[in-house]
Amino acid sequence: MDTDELVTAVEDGDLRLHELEQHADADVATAARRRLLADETGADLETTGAYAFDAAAAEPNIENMVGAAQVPMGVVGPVAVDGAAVAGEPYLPLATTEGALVASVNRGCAAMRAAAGATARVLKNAMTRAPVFRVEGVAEASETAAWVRDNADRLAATAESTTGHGELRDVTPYVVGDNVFLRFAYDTKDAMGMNMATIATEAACETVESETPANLVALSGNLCSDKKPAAINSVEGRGRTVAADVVLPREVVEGYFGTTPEAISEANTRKNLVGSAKAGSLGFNAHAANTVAAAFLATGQDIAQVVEGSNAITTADVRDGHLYASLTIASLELGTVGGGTKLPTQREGLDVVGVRGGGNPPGTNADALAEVITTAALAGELSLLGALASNHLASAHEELGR
Ligand SMILES: CC(C)(COP(=O)([O-])OP(=O)([O-])OC[C@H]1O[C@@H](n2cnc3c(N)ncnc32)[C@H](O)[C@@H]1OP(=O)([O-])[O-])[C@@H](O)C(=O)NCCC(=O)NCCSC(=O)C[C@@](C)(O)CC(=O)[O-]
Ligand SMILES: NC(=O)C1=CN([C@@H]2O[C@H](COP(=O)(O)OP(=O)(O)OC[C@H]3O[C@@H](n4cnc5c(N)ncnc54)[C@H](OP(=O)(O)O)[C@@H]3O)[C@@H](O)[C@H]2O)C=CC1
Repeated sequence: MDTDELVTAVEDGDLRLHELEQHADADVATAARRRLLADETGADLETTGAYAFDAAAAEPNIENMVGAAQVPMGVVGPVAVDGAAVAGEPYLPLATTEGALVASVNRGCAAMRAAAGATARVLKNAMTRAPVFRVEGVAEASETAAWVRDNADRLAATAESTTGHGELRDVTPYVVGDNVFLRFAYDTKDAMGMNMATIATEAACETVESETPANLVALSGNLCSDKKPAAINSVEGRGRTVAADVVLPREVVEGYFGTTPEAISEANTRKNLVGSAKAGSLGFNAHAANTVAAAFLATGQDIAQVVEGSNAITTADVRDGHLYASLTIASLELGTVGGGTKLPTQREGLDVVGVRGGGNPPGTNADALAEVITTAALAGELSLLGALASNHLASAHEELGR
């Protein structure tokens, strides 16, 4: 069917809006849906329809497609980082609508280059899924938890039978009355791993149900915890736990930020540590989520997981007159295969960093991306702290952000 025929079929009630791809190719279906939506709402969707990839490429990623939301993309770098996985000094694309953000992260990167560069390491790699089971009471809960602890190898064999890449690293039981939660943690290599972990955990749950009194209620019991602020992710980590640090000589701090190591350290303590504690925040940082969100958009990550990407602590101390600063992100959930990383624009973003697809060995591309994003987020922390310490935040946003 062509666009006109599809539109008529929907208007006559012969087709539902989400059924168009069954009768036309994806671009034609998208155009027909866009016209129907424009007629219904009066919205002009011309720009929404001006996307530069085949709609078929996005079929695994979107339903009821009407076009694409185009977000401006900038670039920061080179990011000077000595990582365990990253090669060279890559650029990092950032997609955002917040004026001054790219300039700010770029300033931090320039300061790092003027120093000896930053260092970054992935400390832990564990994507989690935590199903909840019903039991009769605490006796059965205890029995189930003990069985799980004694049979971790068997659960790993079952879970890993569903994937060629994932490895079950840990299963931790948590009991609340007649509820048993099992927090499965996987090394998902270069995949962010939520589909992989969910499929593997479903298989393991069948074994738990057949060998214990527990009955599965929900494959995700929120102790995972995905896409919600949660202390467990801040403490135990989820996805990749990554740390980056840098020493900026006094003259670099003064030259790039117009302030001193002492002033940045004081701003960090009073704002990021004391202020966050008073606010009851899980994030003891200034704006790590800014860099994480912009990098996630540019490289095809699941943007809702920026929630976990904000679980980060910034430190800043004066050492021998120079500034030592670090950023540790507890739960950075990302991949270089699967999900949105397959989309054409996002693949180009991964190419800029040099980490598209599976790494050799598997997991190293996602490790490298995690090291680069965390280092860039530290650069953003330093730049914003510098702007606050020198009282330049408002003027910067007046100049670049309005
Ligand atoms: C805006 C700047 C960078 C100016 O800072 P400046 O020192 O006047 O800039 P400059 O012209 O002297 O250049 C210094 C470096 O900045 C970069 N730079 C400079 N301009 C550009 C540009 N146009 N495009 C790309 N890069 C730029 C560039 O790297 C350059 O070095 P070079 O490479 O030339 O050697 C500075 O004032 C700044 O960083 N301010 C802070 C702004 C900021 O961090 N905003 C973050 C968002 S705030 C928010 O969303 C969260 C918040 C604040 O609510 C969280 C909280 O509660 O704290
Ligand atoms: N299901 C859920 O509950 C949730 C799903 N999501 C969505 O899940 C998607 C991400 O899930 P994810 O599992 O990462 O992606 P995919 O479902 O796209 O699966 C990725 C697959 O790629 C294969 N693969 C090939 N090379 C590699 C490699 N080097 N390293 C790792 N895997 C490799 C693996 O197959 P194999 O396993 O066969 O080896 C892996 O399972 C996103 O779209 C996200 O939005 C988000 C949150 C929750």
